[in-house]
Amino acid sequence: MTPTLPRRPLIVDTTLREGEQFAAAHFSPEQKLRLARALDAFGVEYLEHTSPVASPGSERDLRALVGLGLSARVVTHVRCHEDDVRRALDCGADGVNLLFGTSAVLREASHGRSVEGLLADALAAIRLAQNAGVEVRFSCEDAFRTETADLLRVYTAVDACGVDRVGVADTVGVATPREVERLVGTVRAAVRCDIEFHGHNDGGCAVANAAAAFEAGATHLNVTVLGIGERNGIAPLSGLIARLYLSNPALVGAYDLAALPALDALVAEMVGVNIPFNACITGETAFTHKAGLHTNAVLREPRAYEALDPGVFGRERHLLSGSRLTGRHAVAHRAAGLGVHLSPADLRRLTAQVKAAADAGALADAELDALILAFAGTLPAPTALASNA
Ligand SMILES: CC(=O)SCCNC(=O)CCNC(=O)[C@H](O)C(C)(C)COP(=O)(O)OP(=O)(O)OC[C@H]1O[C@@H](n2cnc3c(N)ncnc32)[C@H](O)[C@@H]1OP(=O)(O)O
Ligand SMILES: O=C(O)CCC(=O)C(=O)O
Ligand SMILES: [Zn+2]
Repeated sequence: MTPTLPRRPLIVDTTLREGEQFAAAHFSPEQKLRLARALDAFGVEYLEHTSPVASPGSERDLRALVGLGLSARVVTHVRCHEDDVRRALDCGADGVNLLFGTSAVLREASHGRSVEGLLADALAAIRLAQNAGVEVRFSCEDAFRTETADLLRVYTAVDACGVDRVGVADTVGVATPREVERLVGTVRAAVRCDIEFHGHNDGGCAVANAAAAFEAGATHLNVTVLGIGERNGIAPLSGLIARLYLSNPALVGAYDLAALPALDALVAEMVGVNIPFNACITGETAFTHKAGLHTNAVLREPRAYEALDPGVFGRERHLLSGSRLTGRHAVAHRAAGLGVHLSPADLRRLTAQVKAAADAGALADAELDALILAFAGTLPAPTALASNA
């Protein structure tokens, strides 16, 4: 019997919308298309682009994106404004991601509508898009600071109107995973349509919240490459992939996981930042082991200190053996790579020398190698410089 595949989330990559709201981002038309192709090749199911009403260039770029004919569905993020929806439809997008701020603070500060007022505009925009036959998502911006009764009123009304999906947005990154689980679970029980989750990282919970949303029934999760977005951004693609993979590799089996480092590097270059050192999977040191206790165990069994296999993600493991935190096993391994095989006593002496030298700062691999070879040169043959073959 074929094993049943687990329910898996669909990824809505919004680097070309939320990501463009990152302070340092400004994608040229060529960059947008290059990035879209790379994300499509990676396997994301949706690409969200900025509203075509944002600027003439935004409209031009959306049309070009639609024209690529990618496997990913191209959706555009539009206000509940009939003119905005018409323009999105005219550009040929596969869907519209409609939104309205529903919290008291956004109703007051962003658009000045009551719940009844925003719902009337939302339903008009939804029907307009539905009549054109495109996919329709309606999202409550700032859902976590919205009265639950107001939220349910809006969600049930748009669900009854037949939207494909409702969005639950943690717009200012205030939610905890438990709160996400509770709210998405409540929405799951109230609507028949799919549920999308969009979570900001102000409180450092963006990836955990996206995972919690999925566990509570969300079907679509928003990410951007590197997590770029307004303020400090949203859930990063690599972070979400790491989290889902750890829960069950089959959840992300549809994606070209080994392409993640190149994707992150591409966006980092486009927006002029480095990949954060602590980025899941793609951070420079994500698979580097340093402390002696760690390197000793990793040399025997990488899983001892690795939750993720770097090879799955196009990365390599690296052992930092030249720091003062190193241990005999790491030094012996490095020495063996140079063809130097040492007695236990000599290994202790060499390790002590490495630690003493590294007290002034970790030795680079080349410096460590030089020290090992110099040490070996002091030893009587045949211990030193045995054949490396
Ligand atoms: C949390 C998020 O990230 S939401 C997505 C944010 N994305 C963007 O803002 C896209 C880029 N934005 C833009 O290019 C511009 O803001 C535009 C073209 C959309 C609108 O520009 P302007 O007409 O000059 O208005 P401005 O941005 O100053 O103010 C927002 C307007 O949208 C209205 N508005 C806010 N939210 C919504 C909504 N969900 N649906 C309909 N109208 C809305 C406001 O009421 C206000 O209009 P008003 O002055 O007539 O009351
Ligand atoms: O449309 C959405 O669901 C999200 C909009 C947004 O960027 C946000 O609320 O932070
Ligand atoms: Zn956002």
